[in-house]
Amino acid sequence: MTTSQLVQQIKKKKSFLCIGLDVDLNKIPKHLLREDDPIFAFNKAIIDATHHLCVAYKPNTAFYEAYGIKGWQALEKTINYINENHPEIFTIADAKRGDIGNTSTMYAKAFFEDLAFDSVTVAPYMGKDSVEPFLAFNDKHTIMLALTSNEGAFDFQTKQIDGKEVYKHVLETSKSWKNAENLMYVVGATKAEYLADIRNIIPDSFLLVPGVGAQGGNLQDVCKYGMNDNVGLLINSSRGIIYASNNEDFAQMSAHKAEALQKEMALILE
Ligand SMILES: O=c1ccn([C@@H]2O[C@H](COP(=O)(O)O)[C@@H](O)[C@H]2O)c(=O)[nH]1
Repeated sequence: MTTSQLVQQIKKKKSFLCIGLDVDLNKIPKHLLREDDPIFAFNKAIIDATHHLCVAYKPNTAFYEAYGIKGWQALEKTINYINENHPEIFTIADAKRGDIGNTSTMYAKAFFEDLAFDSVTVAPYMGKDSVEPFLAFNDKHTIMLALTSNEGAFDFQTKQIDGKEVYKHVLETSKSWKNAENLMYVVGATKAEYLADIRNIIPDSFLLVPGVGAQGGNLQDVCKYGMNDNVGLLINSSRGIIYASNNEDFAQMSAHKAEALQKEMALILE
C-alpha cells in the first residue's frame, strides 16, 4: 500500500487508529480455547468487529512466536484474512528486526513476500546496511524505532553524542539512506513532549505511535505536536482495545473501545 492510499483511508474513515493484535492465550475468553486455532479465532472476531473503525492492524510477532509453529500459522492466517477481506487496511508486522545485510534481506522477504505485510518494524542499532534491504521493497514500509514508549528509552535514545540525542541522529542520518521515502518511525505516545523537535527533523514522515491506553499516553498531546498536513500518525492501542472483556461479548466490547478512540480522532480531524 502506498502512503497516499493510507492517507485516503484515514480521511475516508476519519480514523488513524491502529489496533494491536497482541494475543495472549491467558487473556482471551476461555470459550475460544476449545477452537482448533484460538489465536486466529480471537483475531478474526476482533477484525470482523473493528475493521471499519481503524486503518491499520499491528500484530506483534512476539505473541505468535511464543506459541511456536501454531503461533506462526495463526499469524499467517491473520495476515491472509486481513489482505483477502480488507485489502484497504495497512498491516504492520511489529517484529523489530535488523541484522547484517544478507540476513536483513531474508527478514524482509519473510514479512513482505511470504507473509505479505505492508510494513515491518526495524531496530536502527546496526545502521544503514541493516535497514536498506528492507527499504529496497517498493510500496512496502520500514518503520524504524526512533524514540520508544518505554522507560528504557532514556538509557540510550536520549543520550547525547556530539551534542545531539541519539534518536535525533537516527532520524537525521536515516533521511539520506537509499529509498528513505519508504521509512516511517516509531515514537512512543508517552514521549509526546519530544514530538515538536521530531517534526522539525522529519516533517513529512508517518509516525507509528504506540503507548496510548495501557501505557498511559495521551491522544490529544500526540496529535497537538505530532500531526502534519497528511495527518502523519498511526496511533496504536493493543491491550486497551482487544482485552475490553473476556466474556462472549469480547469483540463487541473491543469495538466500543475502538469506536471511542475513532470518535476522538474524527473530532480532531474536523
Ligand atoms: O516503543 C514502542 C514500540 C513498540 N511497542 C509495541 O506496541 C504495542 C503496545 O501495546 P499496548 O498494549 O497498547 O501497550 C506492543 O506490541 C508493544 O510491544 C510499544 O509499546 N512501544
